Amino acid sequence: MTSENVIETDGLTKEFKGFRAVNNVRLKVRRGTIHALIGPNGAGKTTCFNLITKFLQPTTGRILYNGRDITASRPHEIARMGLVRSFQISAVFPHLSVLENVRVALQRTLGTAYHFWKPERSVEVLDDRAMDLLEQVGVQSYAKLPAVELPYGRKRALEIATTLALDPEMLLLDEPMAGMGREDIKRISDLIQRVAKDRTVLMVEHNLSVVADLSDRITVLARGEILAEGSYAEVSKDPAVVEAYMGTGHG
Ligand SMILES: Nc1ncnc2c1ncn2[C@@H]1O[C@H](COP(=O)(O)OP(=O)(O)OP(=O)(O)O)[C@@H](O)[C@H]1O
Repeated sequence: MTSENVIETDGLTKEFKGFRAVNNVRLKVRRGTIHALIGPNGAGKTTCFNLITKFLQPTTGRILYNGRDITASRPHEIARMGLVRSFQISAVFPHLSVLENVRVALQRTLGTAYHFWKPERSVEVLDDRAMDLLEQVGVQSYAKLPAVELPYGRKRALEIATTLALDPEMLLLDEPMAGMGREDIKRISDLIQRVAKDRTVLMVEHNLSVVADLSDRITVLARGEILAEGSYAEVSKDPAVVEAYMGTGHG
């Protein structure tokens, strides 16, 4: 393990009733990069992502985060260490306002001790910080709106704001562009690029043009194994990658 890598997996394997969905994966995610996990349908991307975010326990293998073995850790434990998954656990409270959603996320990071300290003034401080985060993701004009009324792309931006409230060192994004139109894709891409300036990002994403635009490094999985790794220009030229995508009619 070198400090160059935030995440390293070694021999990562997940079997479902004898079927190897992820097979002996040795993944390295370099600090400060946007790293994408791609591959044809059924390649094992989601399983791999769920292993790293600790939603699933590996059958064998190890996962290191900043050199620390997190193989047996729980999702909330790694979140506290700065490894935060967005879009699935950062559920938005639909009937709270956009601002309140971010305030709740900020309060969570402060713990209970905070409540004993000048409650009124601290709510203001929190609201200032929450507004900062809303501005960062471009939804400040929706601050008072119930989250449920946000347009879809803006809701995803809010989810990123609630994730940023936890001040993660590394963001794990599960298909950030799923279900989005072109305009939202552009907006969320810009946002990911901005928040990745001082963070590491690992994402599973099906939209290859987004992957090409955003990623510093790409790991291509096929049948549970790493098929290729490198920049988009490198992996997209790789004959094995082309064949794997063609074989599924995905390319
Ligand atoms: N809980 C499970 N039980 C049994 N098999 C599973 C389970 N989860 C995934 N699999 C199988 O493991 C393989 C990899 O699935 P996974 O969802 O990780 O692939 P993926 O690359 O994310 O695919 P997609 O692009 O279609 O989302 C598939 O064959 C899938 O059917």
